[in-house]
Amino acid sequence: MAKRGIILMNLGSPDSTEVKDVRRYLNEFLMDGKVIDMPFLLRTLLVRGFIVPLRAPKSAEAYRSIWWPNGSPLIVLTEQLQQAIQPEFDEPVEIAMRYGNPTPQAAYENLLKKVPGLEEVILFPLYPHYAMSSYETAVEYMKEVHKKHNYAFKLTTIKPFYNNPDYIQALSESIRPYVAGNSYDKILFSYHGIPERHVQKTDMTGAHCLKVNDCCNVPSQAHTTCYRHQTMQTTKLTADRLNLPKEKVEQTFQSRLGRDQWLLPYTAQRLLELPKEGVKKLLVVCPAFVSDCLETLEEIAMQGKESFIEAGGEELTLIPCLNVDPLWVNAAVKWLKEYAEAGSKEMILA
Ligand SMILES: C=CC1=C(C)c2cc3[nH]c(cc4nc(cc5[nH]c(cc1n2)c(C)c5CCC(=O)O)C(CCC(=O)O)=C4C)c(C)c3C=C
Ligand SMILES: [Fe+2]
Repeated sequence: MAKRGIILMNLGSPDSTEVKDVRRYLNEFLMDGKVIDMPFLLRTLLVRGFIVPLRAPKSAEAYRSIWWPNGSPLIVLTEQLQQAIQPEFDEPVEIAMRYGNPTPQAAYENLLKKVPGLEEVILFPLYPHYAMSSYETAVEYMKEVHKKHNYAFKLTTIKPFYNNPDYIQALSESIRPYVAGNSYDKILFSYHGIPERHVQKTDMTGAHCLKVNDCCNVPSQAHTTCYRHQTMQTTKLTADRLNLPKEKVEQTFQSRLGRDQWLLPYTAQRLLELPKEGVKKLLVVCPAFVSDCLETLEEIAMQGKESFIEAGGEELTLIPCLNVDPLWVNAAVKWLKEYAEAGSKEMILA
């Protein structure tokens, strides 16, 4: 049996809610060329000169409103996932964050200490969908660190799982109690947004995404890396499994930064419009995240709720992310075991 280790990878959070820590985190995050995709000098000027100085104090305040006694919800929930998965494996399970701590290098080094003669690391990016600014940067960064340190072990990666039946089942069952009884007017599937430009950049055909009419519903190889297609599939498969009435389901994109055209429709805009369309009781689920974080707990459950109520809505209920939901933990364990036992190429990205 190969000597293996597992790394669960998430986005990361600042070390604390102090402005200096938030500033450091935002600088690392937004200086990533797969997030702000501009030439280095222009990016440095914009990020270090404008965006971060303006954003860090506001962002720190937002983090203070959701911070838990034991730290950032995103980190704590990723640690809890690790603790739920570890008992199912002889192999050690570590966590790594793309930005901030614990770093990828620390995760690799921990595995090397725990497994003498380490032969393989299975990387599990905790993103259901492929985006240049989430899944791709996580995987590429892990490869970069692996190469830089000349590690002898092999690195294999779990693919995005946006349409995997185990994931769809876990997501659907987490939503089911909220839709049972039919006492809601609408359910919003709100995904983290990305610039439209990013969708076109990751289109390997160069001719499909946002170019072909109704592109996400026209079969294409481009869909293996298309965030918009993958999020639409998650919504469709989940809504179908739950038998949700079509008129009660809507998909939106949240967390826009800057003035570029991002994927439409914007969650913030729809939260203001929906009450005028008669939607008073709203459910919001955020399937782009497997762990609750600033974007769910603050942007939706606090800011979003306030806008919706001010616009005439009565009730906004945030459906929690999968976090350590038993069906989700079982799915993650099943995939990792399938790979570890059978070396199933189905599950991995070569
Ligand atoms: C689905 C995963 C994510 C994608 C895609 C993504 C793209 C993306 N994000 C920003 C800018 C920011 N995002 C921030 C927070 C944040 N983003 C994700 C996930 C994705 N981002 C998560 C899970 C979080 C929360 C982290 C936490 O600690 O809880 C932030 C920081 C907070 C703030 O100041 O608003 C920024 C900035 C861009 C520009 C982008 C795509 C280009
Ligand atoms: Fe983000």
